[in-house]
Amino acid sequence: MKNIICVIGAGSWGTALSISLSKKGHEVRLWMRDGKQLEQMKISRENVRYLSGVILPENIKLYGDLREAIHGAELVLLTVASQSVRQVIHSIKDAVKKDQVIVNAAKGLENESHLTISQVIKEELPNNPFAVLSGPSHAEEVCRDMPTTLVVGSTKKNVAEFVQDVFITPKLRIYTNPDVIGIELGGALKNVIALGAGICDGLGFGDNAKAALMTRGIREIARLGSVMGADINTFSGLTGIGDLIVTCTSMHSRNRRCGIQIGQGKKAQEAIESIGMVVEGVVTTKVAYELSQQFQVEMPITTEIYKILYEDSDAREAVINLMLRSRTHELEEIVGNQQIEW
Ligand SMILES: NC(=O)c1ccc[n+]([C@@H]2O[C@H](COP(=O)([O-])OP(=O)(O)OC[C@H]3O[C@@H](n4cnc5c(N)ncnc54)[C@H](O)[C@@H]3O)[C@@H](O)[C@H]2O)c1
Ligand SMILES: O=P(O)(O)OC[C@H](O)CO
Repeated sequence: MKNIICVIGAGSWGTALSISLSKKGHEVRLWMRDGKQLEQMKISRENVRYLSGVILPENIKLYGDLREAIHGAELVLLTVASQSVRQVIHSIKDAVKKDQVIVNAAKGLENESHLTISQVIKEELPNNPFAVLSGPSHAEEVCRDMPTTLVVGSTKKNVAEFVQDVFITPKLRIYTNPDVIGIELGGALKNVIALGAGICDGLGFGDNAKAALMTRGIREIARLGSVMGADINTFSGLTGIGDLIVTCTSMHSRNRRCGIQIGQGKKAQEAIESIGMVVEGVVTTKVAYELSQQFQVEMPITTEIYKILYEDSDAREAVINLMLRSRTHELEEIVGNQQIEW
């Protein structure tokens, strides 16, 4: 099956997925807003700023005109930073046909509204088939054909299976899951914990601290997720613990690298700017913190990272605060858990 795919956003992820899709034989139209980047990429066939060292296959066509790029595409893949999704979609909503499948691959939550990206898209394009694509996946590895797994989430089985068919290759294995909100929350909230993992590394802590952070981190993600309607099982899957592991342990992760600099003593803003690519966890921390207040869910790690990023709290003090919380049973705060009998 060969399709016409429009990829919106030529950052690292849009470029890596375009390469994978084009190797499968799809006609890929890669759109970018930056005219200079477009000219440079047309000449060099390389995305020097976001994914250097990888040559784009011939069947990736580069576009600067978004309306032209989406015209006739069967699948429209969103790979811009999550805070830009609404603006980009809004600007072309009159040109999108209602049978075009919209797939979001950004991992974040909208700042002011606290909406997930599927909810944003539902507001802008309520009649289009929709799916989310997420999972443990660094662009730097996907574009080099290193084995990777992803999950496509859609409330409609036929849509999920269509998207699975479009993306699956022997190097990129795609699973399906109907739990859209669980997939989105796992993908967005792991970035908060990855910032924390980086901070731990920057402070010079060891593997014990990171294991604790990841394990307690997925717990608080699941706690918020279950209150927001997610299937708790999703958090032990690829888009939950899987993505948490890859992001907290890899030097490819922008969130972790940003955290390392903060742990080493840089101001948050300076660390964010030095990365030069989107660090989704920063806004997500704020939204997650506000959601935890709204739903009255305890999220101690998120709260401490929020204080570091937005209230200039000291990272070492944050660790002390976490270690000195009032003692508790490991399992008792999971929502829906049976009362523990001793
Ligand atoms: N890089 C990865 O390995 C990876 C993997 C999985 C998911 N993601 C997710 O994909 C999303 C994009 O990440 P990335 O790594 O490609 O980021 P990036 O910083 O490499 O690129 C972001 C892209 O978004 C574009 N963009 C931002 N605002 C825009 C706007 N208003 N209009 C048009 N274009 C705009 C930028 O020009 C750039 O091309 C993020 O949500 C990220 O979490 C990234
Ligand atoms: O580089 P990061 O931290 O945005 O993480 C990239 C992907 O989300 C990992 O799955």
